[in-house]
Amino acid sequence: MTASIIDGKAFAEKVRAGVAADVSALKAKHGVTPGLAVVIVGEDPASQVYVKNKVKQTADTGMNSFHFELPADTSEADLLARVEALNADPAVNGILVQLPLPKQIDEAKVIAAIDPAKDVDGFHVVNSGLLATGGRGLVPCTPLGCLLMLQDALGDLSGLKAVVVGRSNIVGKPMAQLLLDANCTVTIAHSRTKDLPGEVKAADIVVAAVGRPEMIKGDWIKPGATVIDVGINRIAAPEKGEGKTRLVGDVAYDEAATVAGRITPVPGGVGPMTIACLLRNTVTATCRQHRLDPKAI
Ligand SMILES: Nc1nc2c(c(=O)[nH]1)N[C@@H](CN(C=O)c1ccc(C(=O)N[C@@H](CCC(=O)O)C(=O)O)cc1)CN2
Ligand SMILES: [Mg+2]
Repeated sequence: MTASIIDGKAFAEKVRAGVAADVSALKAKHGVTPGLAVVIVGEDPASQVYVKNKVKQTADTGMNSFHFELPADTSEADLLARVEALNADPAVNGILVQLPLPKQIDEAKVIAAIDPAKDVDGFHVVNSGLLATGGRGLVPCTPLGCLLMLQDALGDLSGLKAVVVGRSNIVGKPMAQLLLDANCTVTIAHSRTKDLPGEVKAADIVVAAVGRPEMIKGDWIKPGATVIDVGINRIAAPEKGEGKTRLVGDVAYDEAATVAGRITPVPGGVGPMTIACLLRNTVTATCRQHRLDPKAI
């Protein structure tokens, strides 16, 4: 079997086109322009690329894009003051603080300071609590992107067995919750799971979010399963020349693609959907702040 490729780049383009149409309707019918503020602290090169893409795509969909670049030695108090100012600014409907933050800053404190109604990352405990209890909050972008790709590829997910490998607060746990809400039978596996290959082998849907390069092997995958690879790992690529690197996921792609029914590539799978869902969440947050139904703009 050769798996068909789930093209996250093409799907993200469709999501962004939908966002742009909603933004245009919000402006024309309601005089509302959504605004997203993105804050980056320090100069981590990967974070700078992600933030640049977020800022550009926000503007490209017709929203107001506010970009704050703070020095690496910014104090926690200064960052919290910036967040408070954005919470109070009516032109800002969504706030995102790029992670990771420098060591002197407590990420949990910063996330807790964001107004949950503007928390377009969906990381605030109010939003994770709402997700866990079936309420209407803002959902973390990476798991939301994975769910949209799964529903697009498979339709109704009811009754399917899903394994989520990884238990982080920002991917693994919310992903498991979304799959449960979609009526899957869900297992959360992790580094201490006794028979990880066996757990993966039982699943119709595998979501890999462990952060370990190519850890999930092809012979762990059930034939025909759908594999969503959240991992983005840069590894040495001596075959490309000295000092060169390449990106790989958490799944051994070449092996898995001979067994799976469908698979996301790295790059070009989950990553682009993360940013598209951030834009979607910003429209959702804006609508709710203006008491508009996002489904009927
Ligand atoms: N506040 C947040 N911080 C972080 C998040 C987040 O959702 N909110 N997620 C990641 C980083 N991230 C977005 O911020 C992100 C990572 C990767 C991609 C992406 O499109 N990756 C490309 C490959 C990029 C490359 O060549 O290096 C792909 O997979 O095709 C988008 C967004 C951590 N921080
Ligand atoms: Mg820190």
